[in-house]
Amino acid sequence: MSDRPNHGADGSDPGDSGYRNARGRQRPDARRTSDRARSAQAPSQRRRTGDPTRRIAWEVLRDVHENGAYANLALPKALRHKRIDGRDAAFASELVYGTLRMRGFYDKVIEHAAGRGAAQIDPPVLDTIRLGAHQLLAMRVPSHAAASETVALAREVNGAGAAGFTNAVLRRISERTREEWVAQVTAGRQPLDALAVEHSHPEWVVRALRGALIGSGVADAESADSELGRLLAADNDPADVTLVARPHLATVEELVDAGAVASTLSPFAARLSGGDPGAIRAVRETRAAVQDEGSQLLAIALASVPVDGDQQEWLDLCAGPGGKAALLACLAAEQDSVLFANEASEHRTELVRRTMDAALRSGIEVMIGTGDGRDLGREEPNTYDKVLVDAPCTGLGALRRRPEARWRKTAADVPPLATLQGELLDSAIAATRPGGVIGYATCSPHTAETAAVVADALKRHPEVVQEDARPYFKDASGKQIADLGDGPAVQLWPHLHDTDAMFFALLRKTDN
Ligand SMILES: C[S@@+](CC[C@H](N)C(=O)[O-])C[C@H]1O[C@@H](n2cnc3c(N)ncnc32)[C@H](O)[C@@H]1O
Repeated sequence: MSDRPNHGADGSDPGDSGYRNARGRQRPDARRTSDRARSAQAPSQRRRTGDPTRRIAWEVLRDVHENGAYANLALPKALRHKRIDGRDAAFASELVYGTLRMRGFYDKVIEHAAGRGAAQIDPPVLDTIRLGAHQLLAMRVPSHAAASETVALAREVNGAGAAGFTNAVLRRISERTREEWVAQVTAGRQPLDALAVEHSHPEWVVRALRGALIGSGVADAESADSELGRLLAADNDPADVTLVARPHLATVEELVDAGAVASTLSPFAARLSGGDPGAIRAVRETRAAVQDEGSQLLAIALASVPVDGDQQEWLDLCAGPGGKAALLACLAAEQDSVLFANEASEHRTELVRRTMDAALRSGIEVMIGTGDGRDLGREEPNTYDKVLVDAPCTGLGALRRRPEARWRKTAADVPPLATLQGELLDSAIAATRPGGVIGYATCSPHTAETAAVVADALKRHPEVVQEDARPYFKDASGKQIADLGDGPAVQLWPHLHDTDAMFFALLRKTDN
């Protein structure tokens, strides 16, 4: 007998309906209609107390919205604390991550259904209704279960009055399909605003992404909106967990034996479609790690750029928490070279040390230090053969992995970051010896953080030339990766490469 909480409404076995991942948005309409009818006819069968899994999801949403918690840290902690795993944990993850991603769209639906602005709804109640909206519009939870379980949750966490309001709003939401709601809440909007609402992104982000698609050369003015639609949809598609087998410390085969599938993109990558990466021995021992393939590809690219001279010194200027530094250190060792991993924050330097544990134990030479990267060029001029500037950025390229991130950044964050990025790049150029190369990277495709930072640096530094980075981006079979843009920089995209939208520019310092 299972002691799992029942995610259905009426004590029946929820079967597939309560648990399956939300990607099945095309739930048959006939079933929805009968669910609705049952819900309307049998209110007395509703649960009086909330299901513990939904309650955890609600508590995590509150933590994210009230305290600025990160869902990908808060949820696993809450699940561990309540000893929830397996299908229940998957259900809670879908609820939390899906609701956070689609919050912008759901708020428009809720405003319509409630007849008042989302800002006028008490935030704890709004979070409850958002969870209900996600179950109704994106998960394969029967409508009656979605509504009555959410109302039971509202009764428990928000009180009886709020439960009545929640019931009324969810009932109205359940009267339309997702597609009908999209048509309703986008009607009369300008095209970009409509895309922003439908795909639940802030409008400034949608504009920035459109500019980046055109700027990188993968779209023109005519194709931009359809390309943008695909990109925004990819941001809402939960990404597989990608692992890196750090060269000489682990192998892809070892990860495959542990249940992952070898990737065709990065030669060191394997993908996990479910389960806890921390359960894999190589990951626990830091011989392997969770790392997006875009990050892997750019570290591999920088390592493979030819630079004259043996026993080189490489620098990772902004290394914390150390994912790219660990890969670079292993690849540097192959070339009889050493890496210095620098990081501004003490705490993140400690994370770099932990990330490097297996590399250091295996005898790979790495130096790790704490300092402001902007000072390093002055302190160690003309020193390094290769320098990576993986600059602090808005992270707009990793929205699919950070469900709440899109709601946290604002357009006002961009200019100060661009200034810092330029200063770090200046310092990296100063720290590079003539003949050496600099890789400038961001996990944002925003052109103010990417091409504009590089263009400004090229104006300030006549001693630097930009080289075509594309030839260094090869897949696991050694073939040139497609759709890298017009060059000379590389822009990766979730909807084209199934990576985060990483940017990489390659600069070489000349003797001038
Ligand atoms: C995008 S993250 C780097 C990610 C890292 N390369 C990895 O792959 O794990 C940017 C890092 O730059 C650090 N940082 C911010 N300002 C810095 C500065 N002035 N000098 C050096 N590092 C800085 C941040 O603390 C953060 O750890």
